[in-house]
Amino acid sequence: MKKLVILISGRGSNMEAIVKACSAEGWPAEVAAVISNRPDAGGLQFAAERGIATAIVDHKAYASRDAFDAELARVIDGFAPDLVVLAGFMRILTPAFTARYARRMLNIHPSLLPAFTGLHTHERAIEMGCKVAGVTVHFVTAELDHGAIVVQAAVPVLPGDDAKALAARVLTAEHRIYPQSVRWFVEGALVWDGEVVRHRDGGPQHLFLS
Ligand SMILES: Nc1nc2c(c(=O)[nH]1)N[C@@H](CN(C=O)c1ccc(C(=O)N[C@@H](CCC(=O)O)C(=O)O)cc1)CN2
Ligand SMILES: NCC(=O)N[C@@H]1O[C@H](COP(=O)([O-])[O-])[C@@H](O)[C@H]1O
Repeated sequence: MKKLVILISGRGSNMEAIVKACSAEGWPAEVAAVISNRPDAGGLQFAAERGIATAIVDHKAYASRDAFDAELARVIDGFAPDLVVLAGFMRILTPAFTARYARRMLNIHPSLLPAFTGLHTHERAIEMGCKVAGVTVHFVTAELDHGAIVVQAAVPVLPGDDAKALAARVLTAEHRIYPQSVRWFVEGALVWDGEVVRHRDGGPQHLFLS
């Protein structure tokens, strides 16, 4: 049984989706812990109510990113995960941290990378008049939102959409592709071709959702 540690900063709906997926019969992974950089993260209660270990490493309690990341890594390593899963985790991680979990740390980003790295992706997509938006699951590297792409899902931007409406539509896609991405990893289905990742069977690594 492979072990996951999930990092959150807020409500944790993607963490919830992964926890629920892992509870299904025959799933090859378990969530060993949910860790948040924010003490008020709503997802902590969901995890604790299901008997999942939780921890808080409050970034505001550390004088530097390096100090925060060092403590975060210490807490993570206490659970010896096979995979670290960023799920709405809102801190930029240092190169030393991303190197420590190289090729075993995933993130979900609410845009079709490489478009719209960073924050406020839905607002920016609407401002640009995009007709399609979406979400990307990728490996985490030192360069923000530039790691190898695992899977993407595209959704339409509808007339009259505001950022809230688009975010809700994209979130539905997130909850589909993140558990699938995690399962592919723990099953060893992701193979590297240099810096590019592919599914070993050439399975679909994209979804179009209306
Ligand atoms: N080194 C990396 N760190 C992180 C990555 C990554 O690919 N490489 N992915 C992000 C997730 N993310 C977008 O998907 C993201 C998260 C946070 C930020 C950001 O600007 N954070 C600010 C604080 C914002 C806040 O607290 O609300 C900061 O850290 O100063 C950008 C992108 C996770 N980390
Ligand atoms: N840059 C990272 C980022 O913006 N992540 C986004 O935060 C939301 C978290 O929701 P959740 O806490 O309900 O999973 C999700 O939409 C995720 O894509």
